[in-house]
Amino acid sequence: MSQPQPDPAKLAAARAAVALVQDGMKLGLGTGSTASVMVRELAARARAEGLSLRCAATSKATCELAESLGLSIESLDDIGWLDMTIDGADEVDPDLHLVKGGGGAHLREKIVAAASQRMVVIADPGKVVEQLGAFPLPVEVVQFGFETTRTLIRRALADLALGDRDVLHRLKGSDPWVTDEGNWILDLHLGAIPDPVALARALSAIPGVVEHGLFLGMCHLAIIGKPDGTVVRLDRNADIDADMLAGEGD
Ligand SMILES: O=C(CO)[C@H](O)[C@H](O)COP(=O)(O)O
Repeated sequence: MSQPQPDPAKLAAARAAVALVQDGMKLGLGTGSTASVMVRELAARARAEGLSLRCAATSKATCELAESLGLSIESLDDIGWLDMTIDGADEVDPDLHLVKGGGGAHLREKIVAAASQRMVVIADPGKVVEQLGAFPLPVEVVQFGFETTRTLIRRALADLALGDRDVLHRLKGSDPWVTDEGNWILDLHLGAIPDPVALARALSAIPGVVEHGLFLGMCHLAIIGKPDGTVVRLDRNADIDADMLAGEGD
């Protein structure tokens, strides 16, 4: 069955990231719609050029897609240290801090990114923000003591003057949304995250929290695709063009 044409901005970002791949590389493959476009582009390039690649996937969905396209997926521990991970993001700020986990894969995504020499993020202009937090922050939590963990998260938010925000259990239909690791997700509707470092520290200190979707200091390069097929590369602390900010560049 033929695939629908990918969004041109996502395609541009994906192609630019795949152009960074070299023969023999060990790669981490992200999750989400932008990462899926990248996996398709990568598979096509690997096939056309006979590239020898070793890949680890950040989700079961990405693993299935990559294998269906002929890419060989191995466990992260079998591959070891990766040269580069290419992944999407829900928000990218000027310091290249990220919110991730809209697709619920941020736990594996963070482990894979941490095992990579470089994390390259690919996104469309709608993901570029001045301040993180408009996108609900995903927090993966264990099922045991779920309400206790939610209460502890609410207390931590109040301590950071982020009280009275919705902390919503992510559902699939009427059932809890279950991650690849068998955990549940709370989405924190914060509106703005003035101090991502303090929030990350507070969330990580809560016992039932497995991992939150703040990726701080992990992304080395963000490639923002534009609808006209061009890309903008953002290094840390680069000035973000006003046109790139969320909502204006779509
Ligand atoms: O973090 C992620 C999944 O956990 C994705 O990278 C993020 O949600 C972006 O997805 P998309 O490219 O579909 O907008």
